[in-house]
Amino acid sequence: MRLKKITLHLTEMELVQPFESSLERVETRESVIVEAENSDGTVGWGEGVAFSSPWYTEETVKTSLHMLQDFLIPICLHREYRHPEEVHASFSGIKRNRMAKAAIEMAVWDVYAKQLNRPLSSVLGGTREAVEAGMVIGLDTIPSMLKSIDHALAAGYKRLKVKIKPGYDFDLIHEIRKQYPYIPLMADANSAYTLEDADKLKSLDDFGLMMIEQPLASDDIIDHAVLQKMVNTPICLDESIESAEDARKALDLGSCKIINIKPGRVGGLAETIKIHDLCLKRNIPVWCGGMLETGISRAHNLAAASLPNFTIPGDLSASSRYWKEDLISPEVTVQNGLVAVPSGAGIGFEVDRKKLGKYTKQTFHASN
Ligand SMILES: O=C(O)CCC(=O)c1ccccc1C(=O)O
Ligand SMILES: [Mg+2]
Repeated sequence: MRLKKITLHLTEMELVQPFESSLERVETRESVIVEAENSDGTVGWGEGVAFSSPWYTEETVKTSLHMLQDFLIPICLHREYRHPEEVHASFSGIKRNRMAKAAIEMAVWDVYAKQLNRPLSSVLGGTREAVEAGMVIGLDTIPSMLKSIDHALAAGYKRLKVKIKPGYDFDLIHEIRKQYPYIPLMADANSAYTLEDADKLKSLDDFGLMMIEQPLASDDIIDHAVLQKMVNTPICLDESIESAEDARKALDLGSCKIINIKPGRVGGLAETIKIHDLCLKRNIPVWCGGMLETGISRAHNLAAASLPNFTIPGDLSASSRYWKEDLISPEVTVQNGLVAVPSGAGIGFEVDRKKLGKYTKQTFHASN
């Protein structure tokens, strides 16, 4: 592969309803959509999942654009890649900025799979034809959150995740469990607690949660190891795991029993496979997280989630969960609690150029 032209589309889309976590309330979502055209005319798509401000990780939409325009795209445009696994390695001179790196790496995977005329899922080593859908319920009043859970269950979702934060934890889960004693349920704290809250987190053990996601600091694996020894509920790490090396260290320390892999967070699909393979070897289940993304990143997540060790339903919901209209055609839908893994070449969805144009605020071109 030799990329001859890369276009960045900066989009802005309003969520169908605001989404609140312990850290931030998101109402509109800016995204960096990467369109990579290969010398043979094949076009691949990727998406940068950094947010407009650095509340989840340090990257932002603007830092992603800067990294892509000034560092990453010039590297890609002057290279011949035999395989997409070479892309992440070609960025080795550039520290971190994994969301920016993933955006372009994923576009190269899409080009590669399209050249082979194979679905991206099978190129990655995926074995599933459909993946189980999970819904995330943002922070709101307890009655509103219960109502959202009703709707999600009626729509067939197989697993529910609720956001929690200090003061919005025990009572919330208690109320949910009163109505739904057995639904597969988990809680995501987005790093809102410290070890001083260990008793509070321990009190959640009674509710039979599948896991508690990222209870402690976003860059921590030490305190999480201490906490995991104190609580029975499995800890799942999200923010703390940015690479296969991070995962290895966390597993060696006993910081978690489950890992949430977001291809966008870990630098792309090659690193996703590495973390997946490591966890498979260590008997650690993984699942695919979401980033309030458009269908382009969702399509990549879907391909990743078709790998064998993605055994827990992820944050994979229908396009309509967050968007009035998505950028891809067809949109992602949930049927009987499942999302079908597409069988077309590459990401298996068409990018709808009319919709992409409608939501694009700015476009940047680079070519050699
Ligand atoms: O449904 C989704 O797309 C994921 C929702 C979610 O939990 C989330 C959304 C934005 C940023 C971080 C997270 C998270 O998993 O922590
Ligand atoms: Mg999370």
